[in-house]
Amino acid sequence: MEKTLAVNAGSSSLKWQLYEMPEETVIAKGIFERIGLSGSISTTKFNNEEHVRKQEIVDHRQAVLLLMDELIHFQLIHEFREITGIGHRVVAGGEFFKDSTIITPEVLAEIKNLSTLAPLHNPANVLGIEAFQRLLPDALAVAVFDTAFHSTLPEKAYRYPIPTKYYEDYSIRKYGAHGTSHMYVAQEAAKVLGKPLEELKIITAHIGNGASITAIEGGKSVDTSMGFTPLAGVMMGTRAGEMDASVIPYMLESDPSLRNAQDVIDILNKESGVLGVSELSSDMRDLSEAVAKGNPKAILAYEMYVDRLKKFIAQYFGVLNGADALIFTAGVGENDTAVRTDVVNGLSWFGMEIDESKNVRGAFGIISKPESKVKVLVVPTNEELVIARDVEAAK
Ligand SMILES: Nc1ncnc2c1ncn2[C@@H]1O[C@H](COP(=O)(O)OP(=O)(O)O)[C@@H](O)[C@H]1O
Ligand SMILES: CC(=O)OP(=O)(O)O
Ligand SMILES: [Mg+2]
Repeated sequence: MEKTLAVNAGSSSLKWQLYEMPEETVIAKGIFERIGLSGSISTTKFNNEEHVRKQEIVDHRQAVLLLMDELIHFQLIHEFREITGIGHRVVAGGEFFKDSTIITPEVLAEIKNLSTLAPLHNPANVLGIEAFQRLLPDALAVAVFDTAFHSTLPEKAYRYPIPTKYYEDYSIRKYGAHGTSHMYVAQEAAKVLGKPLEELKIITAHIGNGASITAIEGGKSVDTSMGFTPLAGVMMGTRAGEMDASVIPYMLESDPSLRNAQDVIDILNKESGVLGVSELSSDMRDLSEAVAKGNPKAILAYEMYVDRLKKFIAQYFGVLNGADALIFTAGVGENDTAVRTDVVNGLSWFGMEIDESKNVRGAFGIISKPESKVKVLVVPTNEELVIARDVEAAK
């Protein structure tokens, strides 16, 4: 029996799913959260059982060791070599990787090189890849890039209006992210809508801790809100999203605690967004609780969050000159019914309205009113399945 492990190493988490391939049967799945922070926690699910363990996890390498221990302990595998394929999510592939690729020493070196394009993600992806190379040296290892799906962006969308040499000599351009997710939910939505993806114009809203909006025409990404790095676009859990670039040198000049540009970028990546404005939490569950209690900073953070989502979605109605469907996915998109209502009903002019009887947690499929010109859908994402399929395709 061929087993494939799909690994999604985030900045502070590691999500995984173990599959029997090519059947695509999920044997087990889990997540390590708060890696390198206090209160690390691991959750493993199989056969309708859920095992939660609290233990300190200092880095991704330790998470990988614990994961392999768990697979043996729960008898999900009997020896490591049962895992013949392993797929790794890698956020930034730059202009170098336009498709998934087998990981060779050269590929790994290039992924390390591309860390400036995803400073919160690529270093964690590399730690995951290296840890598994030590434990599963004979398994086929494949890198699946967030940026690959966006390699179809037209130049007018991916170029920044800055002097050409910065693109030609330094590769400064929009790369986007969350591509496997945008692609997967668009494909699934086409099935629900009963139309070929090639005939549809779709706006996908992947809103999790990181968040991005994509305009998809005929199954191809034509614009997306993340940029050179995953800092751009909408407001996120801890990331600022779009703002005037002049703020960066001005912050540096005015706040003596900031030493260099990297310090400023760290603030924009890790201490901004919902966390920065609410001064409370980056997590929408905490934010909603505080909003319900009338906390003014939380209310402002929520209003800004919805406002930025609306603006980017509206932009993409413009890019596509109208759309057939808007899709919500990822942690917030799949679970937060209030965000969905406020975004969609705040864009009712575009021809869509929420059907509140369908807008429930765990919803799947169409949640707009039947008369809505633009269909609104919730489609749970499954980046791990796309990763496992790409490992299978590389065999
Ligand atoms: N029930 C829920 N209601 C509202 N938001 C939720 C819920 N569950 C998860 N979230 C949000 O989803 C986020 C995580 O989304 P996820 O897609 O897993 O992100 P990432 O892959 O970036 O870690 C959390 O930070 C939280 O804001
Ligand atoms: C690219 C990115 O932002 O990923 P995540 O949402 O997993 O942090
Ligand atoms: Mg994610």
